Amino acid sequence: APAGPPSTSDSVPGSTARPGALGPLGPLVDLAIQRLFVSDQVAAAKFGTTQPIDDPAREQQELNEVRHAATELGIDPEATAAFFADQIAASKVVQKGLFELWTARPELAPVSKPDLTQIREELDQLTTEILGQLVATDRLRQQPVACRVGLATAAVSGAAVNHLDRLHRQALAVAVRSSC
Ligand SMILES: C=C(O[C@@H]1C=C(C(=O)O)C=C[C@H]1O)C(=O)O
Repeated sequence: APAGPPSTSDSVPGSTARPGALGPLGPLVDLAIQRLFVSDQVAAAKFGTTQPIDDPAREQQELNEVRHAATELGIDPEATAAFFADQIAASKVVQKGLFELWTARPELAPVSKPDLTQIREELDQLTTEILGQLVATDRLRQQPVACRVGLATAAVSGAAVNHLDRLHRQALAVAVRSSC
């Protein structure tokens, strides 16, 4: 076959895929980290508006949806809802941390406001992907020792490859606390 022009990613070894967290729980932890980055956008959308960080109605709607989806997918609905409750708690750690930072140092506050409706669609998309990983890792997550080792591996490597700062590392710890 004729060789096409080399693409940038082909010419740089190892750069064809985004680096991710390691091990069998890597994809799940990567999704939790992506959700934390979307939470930066949520904070930017809400900061300086009357929209509160806590939106209990939206949270309840999300938790009801994942409970229902879990039942359809054949995984435990309460454990699944608990996992997502932790994703929500982690998002609020990020939002509160960024609100404090931007209040103390307004020059660091975002200049443009993303659309919260669109960001929530991104969160809904991540929910679907996270549910898929909860299914894929369901058996492993019921083996306490293997799960803990896999989780530590994924969390440490994921925090490193994504260059998580202190705030996002704290939030990640909340996000993964009920994985096993
Ligand atoms: C992300 C938001 O902020 C909070 C966190 C939520 C979440 O992580 O899903 C949901 C509702 C809010 O309490 C939001 O308002 O959409």
